[in-house]
Amino acid sequence: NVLATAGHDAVLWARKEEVCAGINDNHRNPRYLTDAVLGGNVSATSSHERALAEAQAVVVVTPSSILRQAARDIAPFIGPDTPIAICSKGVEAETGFLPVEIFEEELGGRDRIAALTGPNHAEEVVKGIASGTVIASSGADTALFFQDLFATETFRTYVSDDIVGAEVCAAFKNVIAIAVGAAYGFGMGDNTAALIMTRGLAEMSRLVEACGGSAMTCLGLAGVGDLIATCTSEHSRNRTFGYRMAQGTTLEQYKAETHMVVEGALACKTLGALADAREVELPITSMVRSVLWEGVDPKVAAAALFDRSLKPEFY
Ligand SMILES: NC(=O)C1=CN([C@@H]2O[C@H](COP(=O)(O)OP(=O)(O)OC[C@H]3O[C@@H](n4cnc5c(N)ncnc54)[C@H](O)[C@@H]3O)[C@@H](O)[C@H]2O)C=CC1
Ligand SMILES: O=C(CO)COP(=O)(O)O
Repeated sequence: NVLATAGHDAVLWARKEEVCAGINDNHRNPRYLTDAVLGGNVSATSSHERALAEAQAVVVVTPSSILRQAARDIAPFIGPDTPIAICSKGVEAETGFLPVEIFEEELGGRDRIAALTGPNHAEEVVKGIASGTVIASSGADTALFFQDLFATETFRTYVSDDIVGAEVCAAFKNVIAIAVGAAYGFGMGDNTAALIMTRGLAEMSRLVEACGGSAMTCLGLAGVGDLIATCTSEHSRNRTFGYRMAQGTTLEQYKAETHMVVEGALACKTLGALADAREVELPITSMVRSVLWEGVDPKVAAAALFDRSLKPEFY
């Protein structure tokens, strides 16, 4: 819808005919953000071939767990230079690949691939509430192309050449939002939230640098910007899940109830694996992983963070 607002024809590929019919006939998605009226220049089809027939660019917005399948699905229908923007936030479980690495491996041409990421809750963006985003690519022309393509009066786009940093930040902030939500769910306070967010940012920047990105990216919209939005917003699924988890809701129960992704639940494992391979310490991420996947009691895990040896803030 942002692209449509910017004056472009946007063709959505959707799995369900019901969704396509709702968008084509009523300009509404009957399953997600159902109150939003989409622009007349948004249409939908369940055929990749039809969706991509005249595509001058591709925007990928699937959950991160199915990015490789998405790349394979579009491969037969796009050219070798078609620009691709990926909005998904996560790391592939089997390989530890970032989204850009998955698409590069499947489709080739790293410089035509961009990551679009930032504090962009869909609930607000679709209403035209002022938001900013980062479009990161190793290809300067690609970043500039998408910067122009997405810019509207209320959606401000910035470019970056640090796609690795942007994608690590995007996956990371979801894990920290689960921890912040859980802290509030256990009755902790705003001091606790600020502590987790700030030390989470330190973890994020250590991993970004170890992966070859720039720590400065963590101070931009992809990093601290999205960290603030996700850790503080009522719209965040990750934060809300953390809160509910503290009150006894399981991941399966939450997903069944909302039919939505909780990217941080997977990212606490995938980022942990990336960090282990690079000998980077991620205490908060490890705590979230141990609670979600190893059955550790959250209060015991939180107490263990305070038991760690005392150290300088920056080292
Ligand atoms: N919702 C938001 O505000 C934002 C989400 N993102 C990222 O975008 C990605 C997608 O998130 P949402 O749309 O919010 O998730 P969602 O959970 O709201 O929707 C997921 C969509 O993927 C579809 N889907 C699920 N499995 C599929 C499969 N096997 N094949 C094809 N489609 C499948 C579902 O039908 C649904 O339309 C995530 O990586 C998320 O982190 C990024 C920025 C903002
Ligand atoms: O990435 C997002 C906002 O920028 C959405 O966050 P959640 O997946 O936690 O809702």
